[in-house]
Amino acid sequence: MIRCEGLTLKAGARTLINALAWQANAGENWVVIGRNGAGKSTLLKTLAMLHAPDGGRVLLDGAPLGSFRARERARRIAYLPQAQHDAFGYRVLDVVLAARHPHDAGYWESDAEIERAHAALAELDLSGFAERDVRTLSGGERQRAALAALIAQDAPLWLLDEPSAALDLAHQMALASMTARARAAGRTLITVSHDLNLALQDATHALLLMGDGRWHAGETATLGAELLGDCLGYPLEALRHRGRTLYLPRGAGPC
Ligand SMILES: Nc1ncnc2c1ncn2[C@@H]1O[C@H](COP(=O)(O)OP(=O)(O)OP(=O)(O)O)[C@@H](O)[C@H]1O
Repeated sequence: MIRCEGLTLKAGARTLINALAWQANAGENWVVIGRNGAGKSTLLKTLAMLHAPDGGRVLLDGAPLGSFRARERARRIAYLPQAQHDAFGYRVLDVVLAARHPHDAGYWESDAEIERAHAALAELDLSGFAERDVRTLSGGERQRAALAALIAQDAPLWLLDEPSAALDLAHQMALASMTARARAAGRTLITVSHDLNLALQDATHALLLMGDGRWHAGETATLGAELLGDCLGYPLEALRHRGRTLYLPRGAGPC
């Protein structure tokens, strides 16, 4: 699906990621983990072709990312950035309909497209919000509108930059079910998250960025508290609970 060959990313003189040789396949859910500034968002932007690599290349379905026309790329890759910036007062429905443009040859949206956009809003618990000015939404509502747009785009590859950051607990759990369904349907998910236990709930694999160019990629079952703690700069302990491994900061507890 998406593959990095010797991908190197830098920020000024600093090497964020050195010679990344990695690929994510259909039906895999990758979580990207690392400290602030480790290069997670820069990697996601590079996979979305919004940032140029300092070395190496990215292949999508075997072809260089740059060889796809923009419309074709948008049919294959849906990218949810860390934050949304709304300069204009579009309706929430228009934000979701805009995500259908790669699929729609005409200028005006068909009834079927409008129906699909409403269905995506309903999936994100936003049915009553279609006519609202997007600038009036709360942070979590705006994030859910962006997730509705992502669903409507119907791309096989999802790049999600901290999708749960603004969501309340109930909507975090709804997001977890949504991503699990997407993976079960064969989509590829690559998610940046600081919420380790939520992200690992359905993740099949993890990509750890150590912040100095080093990286580790593998199945989540091979992760351990020591490696994760090294990556995050804080010692962790692993707890088994109802068949899951949970990671907690070591020593955390009531004072
Ligand atoms: N133009 C620039 N000049 C220098 N450093 C930059 C520039 N642009 C980005 N950086 C640095 O690149 C690093 C990687 O940024 P990135 O947004 O990818 O981090 P991240 O891992 O997503 O962090 P966070 O967890 O805080 O979101 C950061 O330290 C950032 O300050």
